[in-house]
Amino acid sequence: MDSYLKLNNICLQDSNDIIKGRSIKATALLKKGTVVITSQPLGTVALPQTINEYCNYCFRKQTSPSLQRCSQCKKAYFCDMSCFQNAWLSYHQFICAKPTKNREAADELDAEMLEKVALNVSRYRKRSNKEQPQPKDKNDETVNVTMETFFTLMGHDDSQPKHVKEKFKQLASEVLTKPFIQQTGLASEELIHYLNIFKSNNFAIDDKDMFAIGEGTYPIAALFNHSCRPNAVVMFEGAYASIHAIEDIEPGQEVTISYVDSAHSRTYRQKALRDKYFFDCQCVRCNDASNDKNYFSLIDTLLGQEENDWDRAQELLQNQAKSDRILQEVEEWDLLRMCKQYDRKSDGCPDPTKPLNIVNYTHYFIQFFAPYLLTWNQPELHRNQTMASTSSLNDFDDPLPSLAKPAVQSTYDSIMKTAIDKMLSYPTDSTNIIPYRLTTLSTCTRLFYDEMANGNWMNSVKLGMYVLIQYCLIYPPYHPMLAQHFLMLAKACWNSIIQSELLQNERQLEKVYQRGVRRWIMSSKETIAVAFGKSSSLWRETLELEWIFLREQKLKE
Ligand SMILES: C[S@@+](CC[C@H](N)C(=O)[O-])C[C@H]1O[C@@H](n2cnc3c(N)ncnc32)[C@H](O)[C@@H]1O
Repeated sequence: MDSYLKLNNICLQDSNDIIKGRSIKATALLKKGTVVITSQPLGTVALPQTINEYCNYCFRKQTSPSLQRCSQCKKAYFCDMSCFQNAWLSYHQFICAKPTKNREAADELDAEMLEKVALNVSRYRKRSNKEQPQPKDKNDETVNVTMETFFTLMGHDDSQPKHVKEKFKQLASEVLTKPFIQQTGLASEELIHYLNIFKSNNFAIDDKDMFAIGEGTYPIAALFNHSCRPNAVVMFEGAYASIHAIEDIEPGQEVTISYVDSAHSRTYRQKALRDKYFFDCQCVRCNDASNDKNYFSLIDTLLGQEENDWDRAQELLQNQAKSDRILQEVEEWDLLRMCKQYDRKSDGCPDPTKPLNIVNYTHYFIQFFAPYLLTWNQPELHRNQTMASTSSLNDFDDPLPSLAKPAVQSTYDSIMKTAIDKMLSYPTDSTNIIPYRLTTLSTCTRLFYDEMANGNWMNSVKLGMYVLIQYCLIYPPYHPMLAQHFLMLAKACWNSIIQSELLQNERQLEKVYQRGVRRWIMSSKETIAVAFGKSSSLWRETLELEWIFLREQKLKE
């Protein structure tokens, strides 16, 4: 394992903390966008809700021709004969059966994962007396590397609550009734230990839209520790995982990923991390601001702690009255007038004596965040839009940060700090909807998707701009959630142009949307290249959108 990590410019260091265990550190500069390491699955299971949309073996989405269902179990779907045969040889011949009656869905997944991993452990042990080849290059994760890494993972076996211990014991004994598991020679204690490992090491497998479609045991990816402000992310291409750096990571610096969505309150995140991973998070966002420079901890001051459980946010989502109030605000939102008021060259600033509403909040703070946040270290991208290229969008049509109003500092830290201080300087009024709270974000995110689904593109652009500010606060600048949101905003703006043409709206408004498409395509290119990589389908989708947009613009000239 050490030699494989070394080939990837990282190493494993003991933290001398029994709970924390080991940490992955960079041994060379890992520039943002670098694939730090790839990780092979030792076992994967498909989620029941998407079982007929993604291949059970390679986890790719098949649209045409549709997936083929296993005629025996009628439960698993495969791309084609090749995926079916691979799955059959690897695991499906053993587990091709109906689900066990009276078992909860989560337990069913744990049992299936346990059976697959047990099969792989047994195969590995049978041949491990033969010489194991050493990794030859950075992508050569040998079976030896995967298996030996798996055996070192932490299970926190003794810390599990009693009901979990009992459940795992029961699951292991049920799995042990199957002859093919008995043949592995694995004892009940070992199977229970694997179940414990799954709990604090497994990953949700996401599709390209970041929706969970499965779960997987990825021993190499499981070596990375958590931070609520991570410098790397886990990305999936089918069933394969890879860790992408989303910031430049200096030699000696720890490489971290986030185990929970950063768009949860601090209380929620800390509880989830304690319950599932048994540690108290001490990251920059969770530590109280002991010095002025740590603005990260202020993010949670803005988001609010009242939502200590996501379920409460869900409840608020159901709150129709709040939803209706926001939608009314969105309907009355005059995008053109607000764009003029908050033009980058005039110093639009909401009245400092009044609480912020969603509209003012969005127009004022979008100037801080987009696109400066992404390009603060690339001033060349801020040239004026005088020589538009016909093959790609090259420039943001914004003044240099130093010329912009409000004055946007040219470092990422000062942009963030200035914006957060400014947000906190406005008075709050309990009768008003506080724009920066998580509850408002939850409602607006849902409305954003609803308005897109209903084809109300102009409303979705406004809501999407608001959501963008919240994402800029919550996620690091090259996070996949931001990357994907930029692309959605570009599409929403484009559809608004078409809609405004149909409605024969003002030409000026069309220009606002055109500028939006340009800006969001550029921002999505910047972020998708880093977060998803240039071989991803999302990158191809963005290039295609850019190409069509430029062609349409030319035709209109
Ligand atoms: C997926 S493993 C990460 C690798 C682990 N450090 C190891 O040595 O195998 C998850 C476990 O690592 C530890 N861990 C991860 N991130 C941590 C953090 N930020 N602070 C303390 N412990 C952490 C916890 O024990 C957690 O259950």
